[in-house]
Amino acid sequence: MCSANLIVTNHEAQHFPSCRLKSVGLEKSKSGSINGDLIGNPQPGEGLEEPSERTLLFDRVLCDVPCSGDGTLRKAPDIWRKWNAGLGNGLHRLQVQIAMRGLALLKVGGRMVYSTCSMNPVENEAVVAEVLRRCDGAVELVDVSGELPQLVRRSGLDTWKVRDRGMWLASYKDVPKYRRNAIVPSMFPSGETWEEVETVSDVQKDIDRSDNIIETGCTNLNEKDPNGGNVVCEYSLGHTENHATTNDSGEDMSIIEEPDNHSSGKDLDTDDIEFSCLPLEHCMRILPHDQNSGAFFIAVLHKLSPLPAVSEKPRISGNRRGKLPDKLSDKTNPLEAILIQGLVADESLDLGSSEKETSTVPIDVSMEDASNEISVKENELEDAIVKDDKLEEAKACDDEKSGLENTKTVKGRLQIQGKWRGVDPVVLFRDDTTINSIRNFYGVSDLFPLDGHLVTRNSDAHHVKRIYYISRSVRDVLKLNFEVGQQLKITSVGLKMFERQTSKEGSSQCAFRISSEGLPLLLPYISKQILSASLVDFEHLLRYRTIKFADFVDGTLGEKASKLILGCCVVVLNKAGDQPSSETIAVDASTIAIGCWKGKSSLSVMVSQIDCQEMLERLSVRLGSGKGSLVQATNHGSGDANVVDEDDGRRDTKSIEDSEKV
Ligand SMILES: C[S@@+](CC[C@H](N)C(=O)[O-])C[C@H]1O[C@@H](n2cnc3c(N)ncnc32)[C@H](O)[C@@H]1O
Repeated sequence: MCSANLIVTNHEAQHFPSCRLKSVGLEKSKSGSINGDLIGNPQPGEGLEEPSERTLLFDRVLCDVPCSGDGTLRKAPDIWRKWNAGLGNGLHRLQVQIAMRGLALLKVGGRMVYSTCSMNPVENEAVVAEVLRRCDGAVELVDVSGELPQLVRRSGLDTWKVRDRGMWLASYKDVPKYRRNAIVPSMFPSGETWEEVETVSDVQKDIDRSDNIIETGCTNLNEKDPNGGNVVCEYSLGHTENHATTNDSGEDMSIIEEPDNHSSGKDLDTDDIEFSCLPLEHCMRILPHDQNSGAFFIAVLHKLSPLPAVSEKPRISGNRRGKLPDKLSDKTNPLEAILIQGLVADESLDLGSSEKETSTVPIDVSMEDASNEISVKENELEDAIVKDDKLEEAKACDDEKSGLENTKTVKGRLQIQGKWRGVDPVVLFRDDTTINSIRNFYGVSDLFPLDGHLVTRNSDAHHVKRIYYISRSVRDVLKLNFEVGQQLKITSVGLKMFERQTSKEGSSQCAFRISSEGLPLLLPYISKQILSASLVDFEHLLRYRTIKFADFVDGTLGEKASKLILGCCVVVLNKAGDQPSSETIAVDASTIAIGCWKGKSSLSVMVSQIDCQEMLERLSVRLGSGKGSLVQATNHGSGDANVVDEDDGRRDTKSIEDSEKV
């Protein structure tokens, strides 16, 4: 993307880290380096010392979730063979988790798009509905029917059935007991399950009171009354007519299919067609035959307020949503329980600002502790993996100057830079000597901030090959990430700006050349090592790649080139086309420029041959096809390179001999 304002991470989306930092009574606003726009939570008032929280929150989130992909059938015919109903059912829970995580990380007022390339309502409307239920009014489904009017779309569904093992299931109550791990209530339009008014322990307490116990939402219709009496179950759909009574032998379960029927693949005979009462019509369904496309499902969600703390608790079959259990069910996977508690705690802390305003939202301390626990557990695992090879690195990284380079003690643990296995560390580049040499060599204006804006992916400052430029926002996120113990696993960050370069002709005063990716950003701010070439000379450079100073059509250009310092330089296409180069070089967004190497007697482009050809073609389009001189670059494959790219040893320019062909 060639953007300095981009961080690429690699996480399971449902576990995307919070990067939450609580500092108590330390920070003043001027030291709060996190950009409030990006981080969301407000900084303390000027001059006041008070507790502060910083959390990485987002203005926009796109959850383009893993899905069964039936919407891509046209371009992926394989799916015809591989598809089965279980694919979507198996992804439903993960999709809900990812969407909930996205919403937890979204700022209040922000928008999140949930999308799939499937038409399966279990992966689409059912997920959106479940998210809306869990968010309990904190999130709304946006009506975007007025936007992009040319996009042909259909409304979301409000009713559907769930397919499982050859059966169509209209309601969760139709789900056989043995399938209730796989088929969950949220897959159905109502999202409802059996409503449990009284737990089994409550039932036991009540044993003396009655032989017949009313229980709504019971999880197991075959569950016997421990007292030997009857248990009356009532569905939570408000269908009070749907009563089933069990006795000791489990008889009278008229609505429960016989096992034979389950295996026979017959549809259940039920009139309980469910409808969602949520405004799911605001979802968009893009159908292939409407506008000759793939199929897509898109829902736009708007976060109105912090999520309720209970919104991400695990659904325990039979428990109605919205109730926070005293402790998680024994049946719940312990790790999953911790993870989910962590999510809840994240959102609780997100409430910090609202809490000040309204004083109504409690922060669940125990949940917060659970969140810490997960961090420790996950990191312990990580540490066990990387302990040996990273311990030395940790010792070496004790640089007092940098908030990014330091090892950090977070929650009593040593957090190690670059702890993610297989992922290079992100290190702030603070080698003043090198930075100053770059600034002086290219005449980089003070307006272009280098200090604190350069990072490398190598903790050994003496062997840095590439230097990346990062925006202020990215820097702020990186700082926060280091302060929270590098929770973000960063695979790519910033814009490659400088690359180490040597030449057979001798070393340059500056060891780093400007990379092609970084040139457009830096160009307006450099005043040295820059030349302006006429169209014909620029074209010759692209075509022949190395030109002797004396061979430039514009003699002034050759003369100026010869006076440059040995090393990297930039050649800008003269705005006036074929006019001779002027003293001042005007640069704007439309300026075309290439990085070159000024050798002893020639100028060589430091752009690959493919890129040169691409640029020639673009130039011919931009300048009009009448410019017949813009011809395809020829392949001058022989001869020694006079410039060696240290990064990968690739030859970056053509030989001096090539220039003789000009
Ligand atoms: C629909 S695709 C996204 C396509 C992407 N938006 C694009 O335009 O190329 C879903 C992606 O999610 C990835 N994925 C699967 N499980 C995931 C998880 N738990 N967390 C994050 N990504 C996941 C899949 O590998 C897949 O690449």
